[in-house]
Amino acid sequence: MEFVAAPARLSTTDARFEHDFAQRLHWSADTDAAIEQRVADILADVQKRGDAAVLEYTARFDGLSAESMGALELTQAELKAAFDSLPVAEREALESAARRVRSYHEAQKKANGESWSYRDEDGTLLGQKVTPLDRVGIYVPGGKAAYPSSVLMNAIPAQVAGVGDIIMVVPTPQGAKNPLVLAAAYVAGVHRAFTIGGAQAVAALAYGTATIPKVDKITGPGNAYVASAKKRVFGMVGIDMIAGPSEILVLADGTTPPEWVAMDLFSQAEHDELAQSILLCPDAAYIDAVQREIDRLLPEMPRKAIIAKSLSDRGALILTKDIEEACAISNRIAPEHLEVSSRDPHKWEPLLKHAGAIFLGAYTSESLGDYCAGPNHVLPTSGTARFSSPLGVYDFQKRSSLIEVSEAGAQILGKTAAVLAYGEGLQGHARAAEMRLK
Ligand SMILES: NC(=O)c1ccc[n+]([C@@H]2O[C@H](COP(=O)([O-])OP(=O)(O)OC[C@H]3O[C@@H](n4cnc5c(N)ncnc54)[C@H](O)[C@@H]3O)[C@@H](O)[C@H]2O)c1
Ligand SMILES: N[C@H](CO)Cc1c[nH]c[nH+]1
Ligand SMILES: [Zn+2]
Repeated sequence: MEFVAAPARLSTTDARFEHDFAQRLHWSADTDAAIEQRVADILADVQKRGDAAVLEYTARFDGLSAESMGALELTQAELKAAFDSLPVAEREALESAARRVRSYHEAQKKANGESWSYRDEDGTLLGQKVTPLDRVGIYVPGGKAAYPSSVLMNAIPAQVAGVGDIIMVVPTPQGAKNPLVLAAAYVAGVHRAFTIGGAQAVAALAYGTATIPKVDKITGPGNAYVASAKKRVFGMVGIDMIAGPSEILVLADGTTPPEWVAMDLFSQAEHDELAQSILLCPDAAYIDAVQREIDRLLPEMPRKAIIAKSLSDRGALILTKDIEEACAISNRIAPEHLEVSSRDPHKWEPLLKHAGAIFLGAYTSESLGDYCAGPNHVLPTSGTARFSSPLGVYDFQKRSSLIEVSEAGAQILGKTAAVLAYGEGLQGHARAAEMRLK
């Protein structure tokens, strides 16, 4: 079967640009509503029937039947055995990636993940106490591909933060366990792991079942079902962000070999038919060259069916007036990954405000960030990079304010508080402050 990848060709000088651009960014309302309804039903069912419902959905959606939830738990011995069984090259790659991800997150913790305090002149102490979460659920996707890298990206920052209990869920279609995923769980120090996925796994972690412990927060990426389920359980548990189908935006000045850019667009399109790959460039001839490379390279891609659908349904090659305009459009999209494929990336970087991760220069392929550069690959999608950040140590911590008022401090603060409390009509507050005045 022949596949065709035909991303939309748009130009900002075209009168229809705003309309066509909005169409590309928009999710199909029908797809959205169908997913939302199905997810709502699954969540309600798991809340009501617990393990029995999770077992049923796991059989239906992942083709994995089991007698009991206990049978879907991976033991620590199994995780270690998977690690021991890996070929040396895979073991070393896993350990090397884990080391880099750990170093990055340790630096992040040092920079903004420690408790702090200061004292006023009268001895009053003010500060913030940072504590790790007790128990988190990490979602590792596994429907259309296996993601050992996502095990590292979730579990390592949780470990660095000091989370007591890390529960991993990972769908395992047809029960085929991926040894790299199991080995990554061993390397990253996951405490318990279950081979379940989708909305049913998110529900099990959020509500708790007889077998799956209820967690305080759920992190990790996933498809549209997972993203919708996380959104719906927020409030019952914490969530990190909306990390849905992958996205890449390449902002090119036309100096990078076009086949590099074509393959970078493929790299995110191959995740999911709903993934989105966009090129912004002021050079029409270069855009033509990238399309030629897309046509040339597609037939050799094992996941060409997914790539072709993703690029044709959601992809775009956009001609801009200049790079400044490309930066402005990129800010409107707020992509998960933004590659600045230019000879002069530092000239443009100050103009870029909204993106999950920014990759500077032609040698920084997004895929290096996916696996081993060090920063987290769990990133906000669908424009949520306007207000969300990459997964980090801070997602596995919380903060409590610390206040210790000295006797001298109480004399000053007590008067201020009492005036404001009387102003609010709250006598109890005012008098509690006044009783401490000399
Ligand atoms: N944003 C990020 O940081 C990031 C990182 C890695 C991966 N991703 C994305 O994660 C996603 C992984 O998707 P995936 O599908 O491979 O794995 P997944 O684990 O997210 O989803 C698989 C699960 O989806 C559920 N599902 C599938 N079809 C369903 C249906 N018709 N009805 C109900 N439930 C259904 C099943 O329960 C199945 O277990 C991709 O979209 C990828 O782009 C994002
Ligand atoms: N690009 C994904 C985040 O959108 C992460 C990933 C894992 N493996 C390959 N890619
Ligand atoms: Zn990727």
